[in-house]
Amino acid sequence: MKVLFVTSEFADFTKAGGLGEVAASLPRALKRGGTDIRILLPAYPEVIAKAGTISIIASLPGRAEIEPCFLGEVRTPDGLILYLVLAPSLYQRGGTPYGGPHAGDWPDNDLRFARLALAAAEIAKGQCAGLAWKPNLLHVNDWPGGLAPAYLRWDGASLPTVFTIHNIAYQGVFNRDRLHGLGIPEAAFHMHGVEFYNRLSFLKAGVFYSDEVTTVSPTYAREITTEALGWGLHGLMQTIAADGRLVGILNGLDDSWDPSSDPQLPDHFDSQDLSGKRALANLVRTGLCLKPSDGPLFGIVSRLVHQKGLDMVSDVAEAIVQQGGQFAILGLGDPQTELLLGRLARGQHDHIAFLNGFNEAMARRILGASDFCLMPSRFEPCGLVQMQAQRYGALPIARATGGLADTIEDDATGFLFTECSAAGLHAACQRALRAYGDPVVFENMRRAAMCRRFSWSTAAEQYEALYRRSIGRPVSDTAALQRLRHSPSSELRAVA
Ligand SMILES: Nc1ncnc2c1ncn2[C@@H]1O[C@H](COP(=O)(O)OP(=O)(O)O[C@H]2O[C@H](CO)[C@@H](O)[C@H](O)[C@H]2O)[C@@H](O)[C@H]1O
Repeated sequence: MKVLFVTSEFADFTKAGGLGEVAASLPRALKRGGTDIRILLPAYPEVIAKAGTISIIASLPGRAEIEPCFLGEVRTPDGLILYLVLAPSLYQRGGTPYGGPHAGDWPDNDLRFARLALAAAEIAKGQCAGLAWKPNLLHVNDWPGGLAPAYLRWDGASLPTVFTIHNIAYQGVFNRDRLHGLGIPEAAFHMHGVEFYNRLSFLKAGVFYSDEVTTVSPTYAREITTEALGWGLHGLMQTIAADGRLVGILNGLDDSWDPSSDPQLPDHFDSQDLSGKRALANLVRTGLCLKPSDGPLFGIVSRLVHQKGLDMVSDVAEAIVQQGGQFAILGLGDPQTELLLGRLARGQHDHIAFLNGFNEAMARRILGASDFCLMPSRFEPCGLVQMQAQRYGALPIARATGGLADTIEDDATGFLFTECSAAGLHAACQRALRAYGDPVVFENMRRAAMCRRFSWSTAAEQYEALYRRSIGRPVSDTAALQRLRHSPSSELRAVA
């Protein structure tokens, strides 16, 4: 099987959150299982800086306002092949993959990611001058790649496509006047196409024109069919689910998350010997200028966005500090949340530390040092931090939503709460504090959490089965073609 995996983040070189980690782990697990998988990624400056020698292997055609560009190839030290879209006018900028260092999203993100998607479609069609390799399936992740399955269909290609939703709240929605600039056929601006409330949606395009849609946990696969969590796309999700083409495949945890050998931890430990964890907790407390304490340490490692519910933490933190708790918070994101957490930490600087930024080693140390990890997410497609936390012996206190509900066993490896409010979080924290007060109960829970395994191999096997099913299906039976039968005739002619 030959698969092109399209992503806007890849943790070896650049990441803004969980997608980057999935893109670095899942293809490796699939490769170990025998899939010839290659990654397509924009050549941001940090990618060029870290990738080593890049060979220019092909040229990519443009379309409408999307300029032609070159395709580069690099290999990671463990042999993974990456194709890089070399378009300096679009990607050679500081900041995150999506925006400048201090501002919001780049205003030309439509063009930046249409360029990525078009590159994917051209490689998939096997019409990339200079590139001998051609995939037999396209696996696209999140809205930045969303136009890839659409360009393929509009160009009459029938290659199977899988689209994975990591977070349906981010949709890549742009003004309809961008239609022509992006080379989108007028007829596709339709309810059965790319149109979304009179604007154009990259995520909807990805979902609509793909054969299979996956998301990152079984519970989230159900939640996105509801009005409450479908972000306006619940109708389409219901249709796809009814067709049996929406599936939730739980993410895994990378093997590097092992507290007995993690090179980023100064002290090591395992479920049988926790002395290293206690030493690490003292070190982290000292490093963060927290007062020495025998009380529980609550860790938070998060993007600071509304989704993550950290405003609720600020409502309960004082009460927990009164009960002997301390907080170590690491994160970066919305200025309002950063301000809120900064104020909280300043008011209780002996007991609450807030590091406003992101650093992988610090994330691992905080989770390794903590007794609990707070994740009061309003919604959570899968969540990786609760898996990392369990492995490192920090019991998650989390909302029973999405992947959190699928990966935490309430009262066994963590504490789940349903009510989305500070009161709900407070009640779960009180349960956690009661468990902490009983060393036998607490140590048993901690051991159970550390012994859980979230394997990427299991996820890879499910993706592989899905790929096989898509590749084996007759062209006339593809989901995208069936959906197009209900769409404007010019589009149907294009694929017929
Ligand atoms: N500012 C930052 N910069 C870089 N890395 C940071 C960061 N803040 C946190 N991280 C790291 O990124 C990961 C966060 O992953 P999550 O899955 O918890 O959330 P995210 O919402 O980003 O991902 C979305 O995609 C993933 C992957 O499918 C889903 O698990 C999740 O539910 C969904 O919201 C953690 O490993 C964390 O250490």
